[in-house]
Formats: sequence, C-alpha cells, structure tokens
Amino acid sequence: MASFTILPAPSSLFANKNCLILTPTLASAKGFTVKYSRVSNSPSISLGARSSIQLQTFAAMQEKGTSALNGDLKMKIPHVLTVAGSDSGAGAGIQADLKACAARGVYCSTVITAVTAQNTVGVQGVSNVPEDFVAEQLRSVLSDMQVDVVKTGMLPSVGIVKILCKTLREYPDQALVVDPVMVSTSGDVLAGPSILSVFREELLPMAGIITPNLKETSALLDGIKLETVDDMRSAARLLHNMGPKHVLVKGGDLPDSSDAVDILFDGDNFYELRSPRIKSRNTHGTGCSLASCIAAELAKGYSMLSAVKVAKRYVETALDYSKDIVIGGGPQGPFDHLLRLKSNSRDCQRLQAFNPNDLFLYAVTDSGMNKRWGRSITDAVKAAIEGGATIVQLREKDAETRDFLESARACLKICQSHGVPLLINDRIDIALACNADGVHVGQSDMPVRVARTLLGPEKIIGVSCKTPEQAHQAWVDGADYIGCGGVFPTNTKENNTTVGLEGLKTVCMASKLPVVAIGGIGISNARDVMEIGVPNLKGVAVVSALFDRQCVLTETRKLHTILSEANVSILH
Ligand SMILES: Cc1ncc(COP(=O)(O)OP(=O)(O)O)c(N)n1
Ligand SMILES: Cc1nc(C(=O)O)sc1CCOP(=O)(O)O
Ligand SMILES: [Mg+2]
Repeated sequence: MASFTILPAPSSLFANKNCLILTPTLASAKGFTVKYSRVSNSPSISLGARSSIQLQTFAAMQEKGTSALNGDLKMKIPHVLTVAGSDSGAGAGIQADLKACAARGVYCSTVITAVTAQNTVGVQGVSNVPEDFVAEQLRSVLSDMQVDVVKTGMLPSVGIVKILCKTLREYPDQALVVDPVMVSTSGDVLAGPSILSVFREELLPMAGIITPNLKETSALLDGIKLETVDDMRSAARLLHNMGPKHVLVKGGDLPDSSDAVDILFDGDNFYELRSPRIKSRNTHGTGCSLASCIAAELAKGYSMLSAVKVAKRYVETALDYSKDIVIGGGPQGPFDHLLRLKSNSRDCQRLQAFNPNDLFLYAVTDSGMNKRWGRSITDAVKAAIEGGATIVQLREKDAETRDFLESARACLKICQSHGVPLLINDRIDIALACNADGVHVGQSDMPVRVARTLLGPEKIIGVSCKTPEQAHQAWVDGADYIGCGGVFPTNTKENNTTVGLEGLKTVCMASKLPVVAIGGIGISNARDVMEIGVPNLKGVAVVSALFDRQCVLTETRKLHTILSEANVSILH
C-alpha cells in the first residue's frame, strides 16, 4: 500500500485538471486511510485499490510537493458548511458559526433554516425558511463547493431534518457534526419535541459526532435524569447506540461541579474533558461555537479527540477573554469569537493536542554547558532526541534575541522532523516568532493567562510550581502541565529552593495537570523520583545530566533506559 504525504500540512491540494479534490477528511470519507504522522506533522494517506487517475494525481502531488502550489496544483482551504438558524443578535446560530470558523482559519458556507429575532434578553420571533428553499440552498452549496464537514444547528421542523438527511445521502462525502439544538440559552424553544424521532431515526445515525448539552441529552433519552458525571457516561453510551460515531455530552449545566465536565464517548473509550468553569454573563452561543470549532478542526484533518480538545480550549479562551465585554442589556451576552489570538493558518499545523506522555524525558538546553563542551545547540538537540528525549525546551538565558531566534528556528526543524515538541523557556516572543509548539514560564515570568491569549488555544504552556496553590492556579489559568522542583539541589539554577520527593508528591497529588519533576535529577536518582508512584507524574526534566556531559547521546540513552525500567516497575 503506497503512502503519500500532503504538503504543506495541514492544507490540502487539488489538481484542477481532473478536479480531484482531497482533504484529509474527504479522503477518509472516500475510504482512504489517513494517518496522522508525528514525524512529519502532516496527514498522510494510504491508498488501497484506487483508479489510476487518482493514483496519478496523488503521484503528481507527491512529486511536485509545495512547488506545485504555483503551478497546476492549488491550495484548498478547509471548508465547513453550517446548516442553522440566523440570530439577529449575532451571538449564536449562523453568525456564531461563521465567526468561530473564521477564527479557526476555515471557510464557512451557510444554509439558513430559520430567521430568529433575538437579542440578549431572549427570542422575540422565529420564522422558518420554507423547506424547498432549505433544499435549494443545500444543493447550491454541495453541488459546487468542496465541503469537508457539514455542521448542523437549529433544525426547526421535521420536514427540514428530512430534507437535510435526504440531501446528505445524495452528497455523502462530508463528515457530519450534529449540535442537536432544541432550546436557546434564554430558555426559548427552537425545535419542539416533534423533532425527536426524526433526529433519532435519521440524523443521528449519519453523524460523526453529536454534541448535546444536558437538556438535549435528556430530551433525546425520553427525559432521563442527569445529575452526575456517571449519569453523563451512561447517557453517552445510550446515545451512541442510536448510531453516531462519537457522542460529546456537555456538562456545563451539571449541578455542584466547580469544573465544566464534558464526556466524549467513541463506542469503546470514555474521555472526561475537564476545564475550570468560567463565570461570565457572556456565554450566549457557546454550544454553536463549540460544534463549529469541532467541525473546523475536523476539516483541517485533526482527529476527533484533538478536534474536541482544541474546540473546548478555544471556547474557554474566548469566554475568558470576553468576560468583561458589554453588549446588550439582557442577562445573556455574546462573547468575542475573534479574540486577539494569533490564529492564522501557521498556528493550525499541530495535528495532535498536547500529549502528557511527552513529558517522559524532558531535555532542557543550557547555552553555557553546550559552549563549555564545544557543541552547537542544534547538535545538542539532535543528540538528545536521538537518545530518546520526548520533548525539548530551549532555555538560553544568555542568548541575544536574534541568535536565540535563529537557533530556535533550526531546532524547531529538527524537532518537527522527529515529531518531538519544542518549547521555549521564558520568551513568548521567540515562541511566536518561530512558531514553536509552546512555552515554559515560571512564577515571575509572563502570566499563563496572558501567554495563552497571545499563543492561542493549541499551543503548549507549562508553568513552574512549588506548591499546591500554584498548581491549582496553573490549572485555572489554562496551563497544560506543571514543572515541579527543585526536587534536589542543583547548580544549574541559582538560589533555587528544593521541595524534595515529599514536596513533589504533595504538589502532584494536588495537581489536576500532568507534572514533570525538575532539579538535580539524573541517572542516579531518576528512578527514585518516578517511584513516588503518583499517576500524574509523567517524567523528569533535566539539564546538566544531559548537557553538562561529554556525550549527550549516551547520557540521554542511559536516562531513557532508567525511566523506561521505572515505568515498567510502576505499571506492575
Ligand atoms: C520543565 C521546567 N520546569 C521548571 C522550569 C523553571 O522555570 P522558571 O521557574 O521560570 O525558571 P527558569 O528556567 O526560567 O530559570 C523550567 N525551565 N522547565
Ligand atoms: C531550570 C530549573 N528549574 C528548576 C525549578 O525548580 O523549577 S530547577 C532547574 C534546573 C534544572 O537543572 P538540572 O537538571 O541541571 O538540575
Ligand atoms: Mg522562567
């Protein structure tokens, strides 16, 4: 089976000679196997028995690579079609979908099912679009434009749902995201109970994912009570039995929970996605925006789990950013989708959300040490990766900005070619300039919240924590992991207080985020660190044990072996 890589990730290409259009989503809908390669950061497509025209086109793409962009192969941007109602207040519905897709760098076409007169007080009126005209809009878009994902919102009548399902059967190539909208945030009914049976029988079985909130989940399951996370899991399983490939039950309204808990179920596994509950009046349109963002990420080629994680992070960040805006006088305000995030297409290149297991062997560079041993930073990073480092942080305290940026760019290339994330210590500007995978900040560096707003939802942010309180704040502020130390005394960082193995354990147990231990760790004590036996301690971060040595490769290999053995003994 041949394997081809689409360049440049995550865009897709098409050959206009024979109009074969390929995106990762479309390719998988057409029966190709799309592999998400950590190595190239690009989706690759395995071809089974396919027609020679298609094979030739893929071969042409492969041969021509990026240079083909200026020739007969053109860029196609990912495309979501939203089928939903218009909200005159523009917080939800079609308007939210357009903004969410724009914020995520995805084209969005629209089929309007109803026009609502709506503001921050509530819904004053609804006028359904005639069914025939919904059908006409659907045909116009689907017959001409290359849609990757169809996302549905307000479907106000049984007839409109039937027309949608019939049309989707005629154009079966897109993934389908169903947000089963029934009641607005203000409590107004947007689709009555008569819709339920056609949802269950026709629409849900076609969906790649459905995203009901608790009320919608209960309505779809004949009024079932949902009071706990376990109830949400059972409900997700029941909804999955109706046919959608994935179910995301959103627990934003769950009573007695300080976190917003969503349950994703894929038929085999449950994923509990938790984030701090953001207190804000401006939450109107959250559901529409989340579903649109999932659709947008799927259209770019993300896996379902990554799409859902990034979408949840995007909505959280936008809600947090918009807490203080005032639009309208009613109780439910809209939020700002186009928050000042840098969300151009360069930022959408990572096809995997942060993987905590990447913290396993965390190599932190030090320019002084590399100079002392007469090696360049790129050689140091290459050797560490070859020896088994699973994530790299550039901690170049004395480097000039221009030199740092140049080395960061070179190291990023090396890391990307090995599928290893690259983080920058302290310098958000350098991380932005080279489009690194993320940053690590300390308690007196740029606050995590500000870094998150600057970097966007998909970048990795780590923060140093010595206490349970700092660990809690890191979680509230939207960090991805914490670095806890100094575990042991170190010469690498001056005046660093040590927390010891007990302090590390206390912080790990208090932390909702994964933890990497740091400070004075090397081959003599790494095993002791990992054997504190706390599941969210994912690895060790080391500087001198790798870089203040003659051979970085040998030392990294030795540490990798010790960590792997410790991991095995912990698992048993
Ligand atoms: C993984 C990891 N953990 C902790 C630190 C320390 O960061 P900080 O406290 O900001 O100190 P400096 O490294 O900036 O001196 C880290 N770099 N990495
Ligand atoms: C960069 C850093 N941060 C620490 C913290 O306690 O947060 S300790 C530390 C230095 C780690 O270097 P080595 O592996 O050579 O001891
Ligand atoms: Mg720092």
